[in-house]
Amino acid sequence: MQAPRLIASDLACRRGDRVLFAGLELDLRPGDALHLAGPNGVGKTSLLRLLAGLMRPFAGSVEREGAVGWIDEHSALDPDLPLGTALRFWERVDGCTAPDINPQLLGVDHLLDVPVRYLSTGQRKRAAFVRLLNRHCPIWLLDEPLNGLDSDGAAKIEALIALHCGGGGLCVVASHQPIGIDRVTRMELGA
Ligand SMILES: Nc1ncnc2c1ncn2[C@@H]1O[C@H](COP(=O)(O)OP(=O)(O)OP(=O)(O)O)[C@@H](O)[C@H]1O
Repeated sequence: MQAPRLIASDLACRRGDRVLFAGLELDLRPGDALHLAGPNGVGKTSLLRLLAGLMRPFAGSVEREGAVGWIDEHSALDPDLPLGTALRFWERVDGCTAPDINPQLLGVDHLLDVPVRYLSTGQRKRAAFVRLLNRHCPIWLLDEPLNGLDSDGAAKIEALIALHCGGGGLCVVASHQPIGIDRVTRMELGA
């Protein structure tokens, strides 16, 4: 895996006529896990989008080394396809020549023949992680990754984040829930 780096310098975000934050500094390296916390509307998702390069900063800059894997409430899996086919579609688009993540790891192996539209919220979230893992991106940007998951699912995702960072990846997680892993730094937006 390419050694990732994510640097935000004097970063400001404006949405509509409101500046959500300004002067934000980050310097994330391999192994770093950052938990973004803060009240609704403070700008956690906006910051993730800035870090991913999906939005332009109002001021300041973002430097990124390494490909980004993104998880939010949209799984991007075709609702009309059986899960296995939907996952294979993304393997081709993502250029996964040898996908090595067994859906069993996320507990969705028994659902491969089920159309994505029939999956529950938590099952979709688990399936989205199968795709994320197969991409082997060094930078994970996760927006509320534990939403909709039962305690087993949440524990699995926390373990995967810890493994990812332990293996030299980096991860930024926006979440209202605590992230139960060692060595996570918490940043409270709007504090
Ligand atoms: N396209 C947009 N145009 C104008 N304002 C926007 C736009 N998108 C988001 N906002 C506003 O930006 C603010 C921050 O939104 P954001 O989704 O980043 O917050 P958040 O901290 O992730 O919130 P939550 O905890 O509810 O998920 C909100 O007030 C939201 O209404």
